[in-house]
Amino acid sequence: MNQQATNQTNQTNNKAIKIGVIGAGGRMGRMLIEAVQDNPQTTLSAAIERQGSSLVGADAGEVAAIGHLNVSIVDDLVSIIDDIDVLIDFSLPAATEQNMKICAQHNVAMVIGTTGFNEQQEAVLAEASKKIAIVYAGNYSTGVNLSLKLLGMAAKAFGTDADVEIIEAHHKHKIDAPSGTAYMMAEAVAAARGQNLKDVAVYGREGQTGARETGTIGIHAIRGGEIIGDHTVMFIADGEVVEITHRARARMTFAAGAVRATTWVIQQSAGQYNMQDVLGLND
Ligand SMILES: NC(=O)C1=CN([C@@H]2O[C@H](COP(=O)(O)OP(=O)(O)OC[C@H]3O[C@@H](n4cnc5c(N)ncnc54)[C@H](OP(=O)(O)O)[C@@H]3O)[C@@H](O)[C@H]2O)C=CC1
Ligand SMILES: O=C(O)C1=N[C@H](C(=O)O)C[C@H](O)C1
Repeated sequence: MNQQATNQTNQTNNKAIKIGVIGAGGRMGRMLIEAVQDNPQTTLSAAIERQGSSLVGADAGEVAAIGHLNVSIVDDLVSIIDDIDVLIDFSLPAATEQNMKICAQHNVAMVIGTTGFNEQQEAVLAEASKKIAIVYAGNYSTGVNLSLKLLGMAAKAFGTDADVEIIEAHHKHKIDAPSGTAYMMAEAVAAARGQNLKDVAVYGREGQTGARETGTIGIHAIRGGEIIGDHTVMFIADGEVVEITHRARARMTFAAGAVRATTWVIQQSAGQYNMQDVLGLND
């Protein structure tokens, strides 16, 4: 290997990017810790849980079942903020809201996977993005982000000749509905048809609904068992139906995508980005 190639390999394999993981004991937090350690460019420098969590003081690697990492879980982001380059946050909207403010103050980039933001939390995201680079996505899998492009194509081709219905299914522990992914899919269809999602979304149906209005987008949420995350978008036209389906088979898919996003976001200037930007699907 020549010197230039050696330098390049060292640059990308030296685990130089220091990562903090919020919600370290959660379903995604544990996966993220493993994914950070698996990525040749990143290393876990801090792990944070909520105040009062029984996991505070425990070793993050042991909590994630990947062996001792010598990183104790703490309950205060500010206490470790100077030790990290990027914060990954898959927790709760109210927690992420505070974390965005702290990261903006301390100039630390973020990768956010938390779903279920309200309008105020979206405003905090927009404000923080003026100071730091943030990747914010309701889904970090390559397949879902590719599907968003396919949905835009289908929506453009059919226009409002096809009725669009979105069905998502998740585990019984999920606390927000519809999923962030279902919203992104609905947004992709609405944008391709020149619509504002707020004007055309119909969430579930019950009672004397009247006939279906042309151009609306139906969105339906199923909850049960341990389903990791399934999404189907139906384009129901006269004489034919197209269905675009994505099924997540492992949470590691989301975690590895989020860690990939950390290696990208660290090179960006302040702004709000999504996983399609990371994957180069918007180029
Ligand atoms: N964008 C994507 O690709 C994906 C996004 N998600 C989203 O990620 C989020 C988390 O999902 P999941 O891991 O299943 O949920 P969990 O409930 O398993 O994990 C959330 C974790 O955050 C912790 N937490 C709560 N408040 C704070 C706080 N103030 N500071 C630090 N940690 C805190 C919780 O602690 P405790 O339990 O003790 O309260 C818990 O450990 C959800 O919004 C989900 O929709 C999930 C998968 C993929
Ligand atoms: O809560 C989950 O589990 C998931 N949440 C994300 C969402 O709301 O779309 C992504 C994935 O489907 C799993």
